[in-house]
Amino acid sequence: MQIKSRIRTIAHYPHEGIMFRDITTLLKDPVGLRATIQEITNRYKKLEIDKVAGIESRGFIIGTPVAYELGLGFVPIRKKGKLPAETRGRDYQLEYGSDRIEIHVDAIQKGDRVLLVDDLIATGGTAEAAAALIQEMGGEVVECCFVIDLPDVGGRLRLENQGLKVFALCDFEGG
Ligand SMILES: O=P(O)(O)OC[C@H]1O[C@H](OP(=O)(O)OP(=O)(O)O)[C@H](O)[C@@H]1O
Ligand SMILES: Nc1ncnc2[nH]cnc12
Repeated sequence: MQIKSRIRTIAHYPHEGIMFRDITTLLKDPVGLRATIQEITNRYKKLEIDKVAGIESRGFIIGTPVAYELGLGFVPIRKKGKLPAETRGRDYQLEYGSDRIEIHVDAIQKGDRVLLVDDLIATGGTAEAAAALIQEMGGEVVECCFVIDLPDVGGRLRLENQGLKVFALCDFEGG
């Protein structure tokens, strides 16, 4: 409850019918922020991981301190047109809209064991695209880690059906 109770829900944002799970209330709370990073770090510190990859933008907020605590480097997976060097990209559908994410081609080495981090999984489209990019570059996605799972939207199942492991600190029923 240290974590879930600190997440705020905004109804009908950014569109009618969406229950927006807002982590800013978790992040601004020192107990909540520390618990979030520590719970994730504790889960992965004994696993052999080479890199942490985070998805723009909320995945950067969670992924970077996790990488720091694990003593690892951080790889940003960014929205289109933001990375300066040579990239590889994928289009994907969101719960509301569509987008494209990109990664630097030199960010992942063949055989790298990568922890993929984001704040939330809804449809799983974003994480699926990010995991596919890592795998295309020869990386192994050890697990996809989220603060929030929205199980009714189906993203966890979608990733698991592709053989990916999924972990979330908390979930919210009803999307
Ligand atoms: O499971 P999905 O249906 O793909 O949705 C989850 C994604 O949507 C949100 O990001 P958003 O694209 O809104 O960007 P932001 O982090 O910059 O707000 C969230 O942070 C995840 O990355
Ligand atoms: N319901 C939701 N709340 C917060 N971020 C999201 N990203 C996709 N769906 C979301």
